[in-house]
Amino acid sequence: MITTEVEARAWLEALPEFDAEAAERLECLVSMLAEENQRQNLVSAASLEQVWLRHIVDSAQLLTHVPRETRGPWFDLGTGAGFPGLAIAALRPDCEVIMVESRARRIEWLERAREAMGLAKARVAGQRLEQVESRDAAVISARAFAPLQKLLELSARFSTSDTLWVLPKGRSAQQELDDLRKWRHVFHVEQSLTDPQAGIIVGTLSGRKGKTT
Ligand SMILES: C[S@@+](CC[C@H](N)C(=O)[O-])C[C@H]1O[C@@H](n2cnc3c(N)ncnc32)[C@H](O)[C@@H]1O
Repeated sequence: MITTEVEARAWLEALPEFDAEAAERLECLVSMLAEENQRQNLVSAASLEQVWLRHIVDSAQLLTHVPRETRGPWFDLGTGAGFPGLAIAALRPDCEVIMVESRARRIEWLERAREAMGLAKARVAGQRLEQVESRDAAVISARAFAPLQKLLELSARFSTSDTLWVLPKGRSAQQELDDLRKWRHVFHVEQSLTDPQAGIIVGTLSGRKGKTT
């Protein structure tokens, strides 16, 4: 388990994706986030004190479940403050990361951070997910976006049999999976590296597109 800022940074440095450019992009994100958080409430002040652990590594750990050759599109739903979308794009700049976010000030923030970080392949879809044009996703992620059942209902139209879902679900991961009426069997829970009680729901929808109820 990673519990301190020092451990978080050491874990990142050991990631195969980590290099000097990735470090620069992540430093840029962390400093811009601290500044922007004084203007709008993106993340809690307490979490900002452990930003490498609570946001950067909490996001980057998803990469350990996604093959490195994946080029996208990687849809991150409700990216908000930038997580996991911007952290993923910082470490996999060749992957087409599409960050879906509906709130105007957050869209503006994400666009500004994306540009400053030099993420040419990443894109902000500044609209409600319900309005985003359907495309086959290679990966779908979402942190603190919606309960699992709702998330599947909203996003199944982006999923093919190969789409990998990686959903950091905090402490409710197993419960949300147990409560799922359908497709429960196609997902499993991976242990979070940043919180002993949190889980990440991982899986594919096994060849199905369409309704989840
Ligand atoms: C609780 S925040 C989580 C932000 C980020 N993923 C994180 O973990 O720090 C949820 C975000 O989803 C966005 N959101 C909620 N419903 C949405 C929708 N239907 N389409 C797009 N974005 C939505 C909100 O504006 C908000 O920024």
